Amino acid sequence: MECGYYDRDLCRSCTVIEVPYERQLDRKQRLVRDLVDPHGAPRWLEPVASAEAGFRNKAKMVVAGTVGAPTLGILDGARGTDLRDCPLYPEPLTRALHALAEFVARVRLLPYDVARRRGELKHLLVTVNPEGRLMVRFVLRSTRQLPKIRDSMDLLRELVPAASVVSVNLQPEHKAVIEGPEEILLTERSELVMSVNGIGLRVRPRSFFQTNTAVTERLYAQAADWVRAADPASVWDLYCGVGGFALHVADPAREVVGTEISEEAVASARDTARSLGLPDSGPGSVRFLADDAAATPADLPGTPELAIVNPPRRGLDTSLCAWLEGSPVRHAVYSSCNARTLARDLARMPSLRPVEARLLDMFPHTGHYEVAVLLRRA
Ligand SMILES: C[S@@+](CC[C@H](N)C(=O)[O-])C[C@H]1O[C@@H](n2cnc3c(N)ncnc32)[C@H](O)[C@@H]1O
Repeated sequence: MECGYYDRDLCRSCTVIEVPYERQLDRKQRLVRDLVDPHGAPRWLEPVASAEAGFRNKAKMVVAGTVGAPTLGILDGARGTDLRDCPLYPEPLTRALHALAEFVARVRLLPYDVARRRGELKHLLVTVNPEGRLMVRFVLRSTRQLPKIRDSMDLLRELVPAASVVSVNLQPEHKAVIEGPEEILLTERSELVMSVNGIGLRVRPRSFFQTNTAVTERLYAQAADWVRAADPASVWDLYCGVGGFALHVADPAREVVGTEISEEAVASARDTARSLGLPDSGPGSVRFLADDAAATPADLPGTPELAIVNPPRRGLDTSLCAWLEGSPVRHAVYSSCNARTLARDLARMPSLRPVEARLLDMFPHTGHYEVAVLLRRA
């Protein structure tokens, strides 16, 4: 794919952009197969390819530059490089980034200067849904410039009419973590609805959501196919986020429980379940709990017939692997963004054998990917 920023050496985030896309996919497929096959040689389904451009639903822009002339993009040393026209973003997101830069300039928000540790506006985090509606988050160092944003909400609505949810996140620390724990909502709406296979997943500002909506649809559909074929009466979705997997496997004859560490993600998942009219107990129910995945087996009564796990890059806790290995769980769906920790966890659960697997390319032009594996008790 062509990228002017890469060609001018302004951005190197897409580390394999010069490799033709087919070859990128082959390489990822080979990498995940080499790591997973020693644990059971599953049948590999055709990899799910992504669009090569316009696939990212989220922009995490560092704000730099000066009052009246901000840059939105990355830092080159202490200087900002503007990447508003990054080809990975869909058109509504690009349009919003231009309008937001104008807003920042007109309201005279003070970009944060990393070298001098001065200034206020650190990041702009923008998420777009398939209908082009937006969640816009300003990450500020303190509340000092919050009134400026609050008082300019009419201008923001005029410049970015697609903004449904607007908030300010406070990150007082001078550190690499983009956002802080405090979020201040500036709109009545607190959730962006991400429609995935017709299910309107509610997403609040601080909840995780997969980066590539089109490939996420295929991921949830794949998991739903595997669950349908296994036909379990009970399912746990561990690390459930805003409930994408759990809500895709809801069935009148099944009880589904999702657990997740983030209270905010759990609140979003509950809102979606409510909006779909799903009960929270008994057959047909989908229930969500805030819990540490490693503690869930002790915190919930009974054992599910099927478990879905979708952990962060670090993989599953040793104790969760040990529990899954010794439990009567008959099937598991393991969705991973890191085949190395996936392989480590498979080695810890030798009774759960990979039977089918699929690479899903959420992150073209980088070494990242998602891989989903169906496990069956041997
Ligand atoms: C890769 S994301 C997957 C989210 C969700 N399954 C989805 O499809 O969007 C991993 C999730 O695990 C959550 N998480 C991190 N540590 C956790 C823990 N110890 N217990 C439960 N959830 C955790 C994160 O908040 C995040 O939502």
